[in-house]
Amino acid sequence: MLITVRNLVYKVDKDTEILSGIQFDVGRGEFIAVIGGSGSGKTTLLRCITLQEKWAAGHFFYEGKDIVALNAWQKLKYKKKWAYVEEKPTLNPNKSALKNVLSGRFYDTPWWRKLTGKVALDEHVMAMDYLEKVGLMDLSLQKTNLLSGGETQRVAIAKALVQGAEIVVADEPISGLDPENAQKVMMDLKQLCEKTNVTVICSLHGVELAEKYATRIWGINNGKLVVDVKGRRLTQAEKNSIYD
Ligand SMILES: Nc1ncnc2c1ncn2[C@@H]1O[C@H](COP(=O)(O)OP(=O)(O)OP(=O)(O)O)[C@@H](O)[C@H]1O
Repeated sequence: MLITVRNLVYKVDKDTEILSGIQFDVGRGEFIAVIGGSGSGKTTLLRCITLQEKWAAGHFFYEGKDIVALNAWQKLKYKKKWAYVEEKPTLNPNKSALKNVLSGRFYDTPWWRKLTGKVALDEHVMAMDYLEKVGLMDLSLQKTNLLSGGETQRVAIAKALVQGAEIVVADEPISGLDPENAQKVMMDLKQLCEKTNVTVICSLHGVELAEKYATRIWGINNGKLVVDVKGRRLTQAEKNSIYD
């Protein structure tokens, strides 16, 4: 199993529990959609999974190793394995899509290349490869301030992948996009799972796109994982338990 989470609890203060008793096992190549009403805890869950928030309790095993207990330095090694794509990704607006994607390699680039700005051929090829996977090869030299919201999302996803992430966690990647761009982003994420075996966990507001693209759906209500189904649509009772 790639990730195992047991009894995740997150609190903002000692009396206010935002997430409680969350447990799941996730394998490689799964495409998980996290759905729930406003304020149900979706963003908080994604931030906890990417270790951006301090857990009040719980265990997080990555390939069998409990990583919540590790110190910050030790956690760094694991944090590189996943990438967090924000709702409104921040890219460098004056640089091309390609340069933005390449910046995902920052931690693996030797200092002399950072200083000279020289890019290794294999990194260049890899970045182009990921831009192609998200359907943006033709826009690789376009400055990112000229890209649409959907294209910006897709550059951010390519950047996450070039960093070598094994898990891409995306917070509402299609909010604010028109339906056509929303479908494109969802299709890109689905293809990444199928072709590269990357695991995707992404939050969405509605059920329809989750059912159309994801291989698994998590429903969150009031900080609890109330639904966890694989490979099928939700029943009305399950929808009611998420959006009551
Ligand atoms: N730092 C904080 N202090 C107090 N309350 C918080 C804090 N962070 C989150 N919350 C509360 O936790 C709950 C879950 O918030 P979260 O942002 O995870 O929900 P969400 O499902 O992502 O909502 P939305 O769909 O509206 O973005 C909300 O009630 C929110 O007000």
